[in-house]
Amino acid sequence: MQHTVRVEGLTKKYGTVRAVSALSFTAEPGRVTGFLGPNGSGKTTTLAMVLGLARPDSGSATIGGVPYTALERPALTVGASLSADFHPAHTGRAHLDIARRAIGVPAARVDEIFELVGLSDAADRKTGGYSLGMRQRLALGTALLGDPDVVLLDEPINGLDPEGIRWIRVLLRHLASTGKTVLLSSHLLSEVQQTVDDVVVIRRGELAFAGPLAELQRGTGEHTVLVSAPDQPGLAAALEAAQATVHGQHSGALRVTGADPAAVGRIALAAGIPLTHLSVETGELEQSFLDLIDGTGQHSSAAQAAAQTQHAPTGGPAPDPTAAPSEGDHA
Ligand SMILES: Nc1ncnc2c1ncn2[C@@H]1O[C@H](COP(=O)(O)OP(=O)(O)OP(=O)(O)O)[C@@H](O)[C@H]1O
Repeated sequence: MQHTVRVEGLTKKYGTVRAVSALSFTAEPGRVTGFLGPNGSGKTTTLAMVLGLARPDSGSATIGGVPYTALERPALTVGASLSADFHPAHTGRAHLDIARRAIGVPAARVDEIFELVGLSDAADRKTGGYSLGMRQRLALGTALLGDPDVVLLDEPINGLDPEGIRWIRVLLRHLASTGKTVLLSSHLLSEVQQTVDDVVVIRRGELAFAGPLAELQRGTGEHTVLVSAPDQPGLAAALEAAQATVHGQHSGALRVTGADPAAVGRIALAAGIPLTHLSVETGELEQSFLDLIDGTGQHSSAAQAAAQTQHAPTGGPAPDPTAAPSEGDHA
């Protein structure tokens, strides 16, 4: 089943600290949503309220229209990881075995999960000897034990090496391609920008922006798309014929303005040119994000409207998430 995560007017104070303030956004099935904000901006508190672990002062958080605490089989509907801390004297296997008994999934699932998260060789080692990257993999595996429709992850990329980041990106994109709702928090846009479809940015507990990643770019003006193909001259000609402007190359990719990434993809498709790379130039997105979190961004007025936008599920096949998991971040 598909479930939208919906946060509406969520507010939570700790004493005089307003951790979360009138926050509204949705995370949609079939999409990876990045929940972004600096340290202390209220991300963990929000996820805790979605999971029924903290009680909002006002507002609501629902999963498929129902509060977490009212779900019939919560652990099989929502898989969550709020921390990568485990009892250091327990093996990874003992941890997963306890968790899978608690939620009532078969024992065979444990080895499947170790395989999925690339920890099969470390399954019988104590987690006290795991690197942070390995603990992140175990935390993700724990969240996926019940094959949930909704996956909520707090800073899952923190501590992963570049290979680990690539691996988790492929896995999360695969989960979304099967219709799951994936919501992950991060304090770094650069860490997740190649993984997410949508972004929700919060600043001091308040919504600063919600919408598709490409939308974040539009607020600061024209963006530059980086695109490459085996037939680079043919691609450049097709783009220019479609009134886009090609500004030479950067690291082997064409730099294109006058067309957003979707338009560039459509132009290439119409010209029968397969692409090997398509992205938005990093510096501009990062600046847009930094402007938002230091309060100088111009997106606030559009934020609520964007939060209401419904998005079509991402189409297209996903790469095999089990392919070549990294050993690089293992201890
Ligand atoms: N249990 C608590 N008691 C008191 N204050 C809290 C509690 N939990 C969070 N806060 C405060 O609420 C604010 C938001 O914290 P939260 O942990 O949700 O932010 P965050 O965006 O997840 O940050 P980080 O990435 O650093 O974990 C912070 O000012 C924090 O100090």
